[in-house]
Amino acid sequence: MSDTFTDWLRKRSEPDWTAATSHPFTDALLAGRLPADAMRGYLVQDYQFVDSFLALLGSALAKADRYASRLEISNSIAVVTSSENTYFQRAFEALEVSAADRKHPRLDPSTVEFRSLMDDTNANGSYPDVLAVLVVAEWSYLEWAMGAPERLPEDSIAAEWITLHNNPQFQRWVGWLRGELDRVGAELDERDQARCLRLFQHATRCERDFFAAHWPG
Ligand SMILES: Cc1ncc(C[n+]2csc(CCO)c2C)c(N)n1
Repeated sequence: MSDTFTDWLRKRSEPDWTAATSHPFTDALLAGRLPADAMRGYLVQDYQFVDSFLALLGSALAKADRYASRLEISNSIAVVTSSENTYFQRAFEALEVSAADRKHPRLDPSTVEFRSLMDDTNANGSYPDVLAVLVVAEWSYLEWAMGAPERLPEDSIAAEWITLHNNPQFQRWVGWLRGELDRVGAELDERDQARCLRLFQHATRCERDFFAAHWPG
């Protein structure tokens, strides 16, 4: 069977892709043995990531070439701003994150780099460019979360973070997103495909660095 555009992007992003989707951080999270300090630090930084991510979804919404695509993207925006947002608020309560760290934590270099990539792509990228960065952020999360054991961690903060990223609705969304990039990517000339690849590779490196920054091992 011939590879799709997103299969090609992923293969060309090794070894970072595999490092980002089977990281010691996610292995420990799935096994219920991630130290609370690591989870707290990670979620504090991730919350700062989510704002730029949401803006990037808005960029995809604006740049999409058809109404049906805008409907799919707006559905996903609703998820990020509802269930995902309430998760962070509950997790911050449970992990006793201070008001200052919820609002204006000192940003880790890995957060700064990922935000710059999303903000630059938002400002300057085409629809396929924006999709390339979104696909990495969503597909890589689906991939590690699909490795969940049957018995989830007893800690509800960990368990919920896993199910947010492997539930059937999320699987469907990632499938749609990949199919969308496969569709618009097939129309691109070689130069523009190479641009998507560079963004995909950069985003994959950012995912890997983000976990590494919060892994105490
Ligand atoms: C560093 C980092 N990369 C990707 C995600 C994944 N993610 C971001 S927002 C969202 C909801 C989209 O529907 C998902 C799955 C993350 N949380 N943190």
